[in-house]
Amino acid sequence: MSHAPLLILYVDSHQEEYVQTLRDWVAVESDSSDVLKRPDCHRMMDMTAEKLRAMGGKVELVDIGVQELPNGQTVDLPKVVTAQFGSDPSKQTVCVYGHVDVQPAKLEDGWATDPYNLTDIDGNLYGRGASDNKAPVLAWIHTVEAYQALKIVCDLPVNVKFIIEGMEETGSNGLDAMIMAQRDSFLSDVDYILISDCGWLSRRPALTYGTRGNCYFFAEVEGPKQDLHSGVYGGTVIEPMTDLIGILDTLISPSGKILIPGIREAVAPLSDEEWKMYQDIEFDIESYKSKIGVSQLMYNNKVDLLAHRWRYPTVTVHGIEGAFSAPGTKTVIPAKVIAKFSIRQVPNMDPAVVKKQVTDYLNSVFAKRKSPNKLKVTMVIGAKPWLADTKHPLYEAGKAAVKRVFNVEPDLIREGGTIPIAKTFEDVTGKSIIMLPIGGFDDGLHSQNEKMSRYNYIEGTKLFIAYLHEVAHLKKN
Ligand SMILES: CC(C)C[C@H](NC(=O)CN)C(=O)O
Repeated sequence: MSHAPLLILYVDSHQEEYVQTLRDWVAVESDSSDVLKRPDCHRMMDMTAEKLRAMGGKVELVDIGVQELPNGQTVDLPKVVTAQFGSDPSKQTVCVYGHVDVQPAKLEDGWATDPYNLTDIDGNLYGRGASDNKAPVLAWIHTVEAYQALKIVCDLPVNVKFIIEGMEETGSNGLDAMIMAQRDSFLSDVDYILISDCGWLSRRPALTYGTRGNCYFFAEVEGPKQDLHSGVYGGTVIEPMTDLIGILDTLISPSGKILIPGIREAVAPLSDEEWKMYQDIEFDIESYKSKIGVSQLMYNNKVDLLAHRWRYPTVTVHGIEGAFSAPGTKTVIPAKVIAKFSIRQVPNMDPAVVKKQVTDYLNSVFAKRKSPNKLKVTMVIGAKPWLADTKHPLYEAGKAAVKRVFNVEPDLIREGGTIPIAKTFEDVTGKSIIMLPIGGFDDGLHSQNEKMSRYNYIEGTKLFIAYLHEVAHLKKN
């Protein structure tokens, strides 16, 4: 890659501009889970399209329909941005997928800085969505910009397409249908799919070859027709919250064993090869504990810990809507409470089967309580897990690019989180995916004080530049 020094110089000399663009993007509160923020999500998609258009891309904002809300109303889904740079049939064509919506964030959640004002502290860029997934999307865009700027000496080595969405954080609503609809058009000439929506395991760069899926449930228990005074009515009514907590407590044991019949039986067994891979990864349990501020974990050895983070299912209770949660001491009996919990599922689990297993189980547990209250269980996200073959040439290209930029061998890792569209991409197009993370291990995704380090943002852009060069040299199918 004889033009590498020029490209590196270009990236280094444009880093202030890159940070400013990230600041502009983080300033948009594109929280896809809050319908009141939907105008911001639409604006975010327009800004993304505008950026790609200004670079001369062939850009479309694809209408993917509406979202049905629990109250029966509908709201427009953010349009999906597609873009294309280059259409040379002699070159490989890659499709970069990413998202520009974010998880909710409020200063009062415990952020040290305004989550929507990107703040640089000691080389870390704090802001909601900085790492998940705005900076990685921008790093891919800067990659194309850098090649365009140096076109006279080094043309874009592959054709690059983008699919950028605005509903990933709520399960990629509407995207499956769009991918299917575009299979024989926009996606027809795509050779490989590249995703950078995850992070490293440590300070060592990584290539990701698996993600868990996510089955997200609402369990609603409804009792009296309105909230009640617990002094006046407590002891006489069967409380919805007590019922709800009771059934939630039957999902998983204190030691992390999932108690829903059929779930554990479906999980693909850990192979010797996998065990060996996990064993060979450098991972410090003590620094993991101190990073998240806990004194004890579910498992004390590296292999069990990594396996339960990446390739075994888990249940998490996220919250209870309708519960009293403000500061203070309101003595209320909530009339209706809705628990939100999800199951991160793995090969060979199937979301449709999980839905039935969970619904049947909770209904049977609830029936035993002989409560007059009503239970309603719904699955609102059913995203599948994804697993790649690390022997695929895409991973060899990834190793070469990491070596070139960081001068180390990457970790080969799985991700405990979910990229809902990954499996669909693969199933619909028949093309292979690589996940090429640039997020740091301590970026605080979905949490307070999310950040992207300047180092990862800038060196990550260089990694993508090197990666496209490597992909260009793969044998064309
Ligand atoms: C289905 C989930 C909401 C998807 C979400 N994805 C990511 O965070 C990836 N950036 C997750 O919680 O895993």
